[in-house]
Amino acid sequence: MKNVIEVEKLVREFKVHGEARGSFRLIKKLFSQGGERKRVVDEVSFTIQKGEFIGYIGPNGAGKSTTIKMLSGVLVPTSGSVRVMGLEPHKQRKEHAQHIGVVFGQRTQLWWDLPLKDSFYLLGKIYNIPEQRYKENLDLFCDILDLGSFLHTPVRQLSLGQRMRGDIAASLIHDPQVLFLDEPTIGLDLLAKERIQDFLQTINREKKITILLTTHNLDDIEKLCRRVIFIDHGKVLFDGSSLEMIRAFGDKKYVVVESNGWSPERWKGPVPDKIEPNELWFGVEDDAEIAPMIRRLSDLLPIHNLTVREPKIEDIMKELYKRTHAGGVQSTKLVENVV
Ligand SMILES: Nc1ncnc2c1ncn2[C@@H]1O[C@H](COP(=O)(O)OP(=O)(O)OP(=O)(O)O)[C@@H](O)[C@H]1O
Repeated sequence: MKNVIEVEKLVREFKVHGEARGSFRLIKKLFSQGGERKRVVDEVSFTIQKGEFIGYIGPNGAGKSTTIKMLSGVLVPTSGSVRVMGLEPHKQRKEHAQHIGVVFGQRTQLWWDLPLKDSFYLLGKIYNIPEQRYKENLDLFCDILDLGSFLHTPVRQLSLGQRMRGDIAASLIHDPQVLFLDEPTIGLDLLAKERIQDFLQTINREKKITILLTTHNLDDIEKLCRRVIFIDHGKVLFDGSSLEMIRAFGDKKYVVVESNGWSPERWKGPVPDKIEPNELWFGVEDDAEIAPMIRRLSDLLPIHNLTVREPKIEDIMKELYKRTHAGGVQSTKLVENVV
């Protein structure tokens, strides 16, 4: 199969300025030649084949968005190489833009004051899409993403879920072969999230669009991505099957309690797996252990709030990494150069 994306020892550094002091400090900062260089993407390498749906995951500040910005041509790499459909994104921007769609969950590419339909129309003109193809795509997206009821509403009046559906449709109006999605489900309720997940699954399967998705939602990964690439501190720590990643952690869930009556010195109950500000996380291996754990904790602690949660992606990765190094996971393709 053909590689659609090829990334080789990709590096991006940013200049970080120290705190300038005294008057005119903003101007001093602007013209200062000094400053340390901070490497936020550190020799990242991977290849992605046509039709793959990849989860690009990692903790906050890991370098995910910066990688996507280099893949989409918004940022120039410090060193290394990146090719998408054989093109160098930052050098062949115009041609590259015809092949890719990009959605940054926190921002919109739609015209804020115009009705959604007018944004689609303008994008159709910008990309020079033949009328028939434009109409077919719009009909298809309206149908699967159910845009009909707010197509004539100004973008500023849309809910987050409606705006995100609009943004995803806009990113695909010119039939790109590669789609970069940076947290498209952030802040969405369950129903809106599911609708977007279903849509992405459909276009990946039926149009064979290659998709690279960053997310903090384990649910997105489980439902959509066969393969995950995990980065932390700018380095790839894991590149392999998402199922394997999730299995490696088992079906562990957490009973999470909020309590201010807990002190480690006096505690006689089960050992928390994780202690966060105001939260204690107690892992259970099996759903049947949840109720007894809740009973035990409520006998021992004044509880303000209690939830049952799935592990965060970061927790899964930490566990996987620990087990791999203890020899527990055999077949994971863990990138060995980083500890
Ligand atoms: N223009 C910039 N100048 C300086 N530092 C930057 C710049 N853009 C990003 N960074 C830093 O690079 C690091 C990686 O940022 P990036 O946005 O790529 O992380 P991320 O993995 O997408 O995080 P999140 O999950 O929180 O969105 C962060 O420490 C961030 O502060």
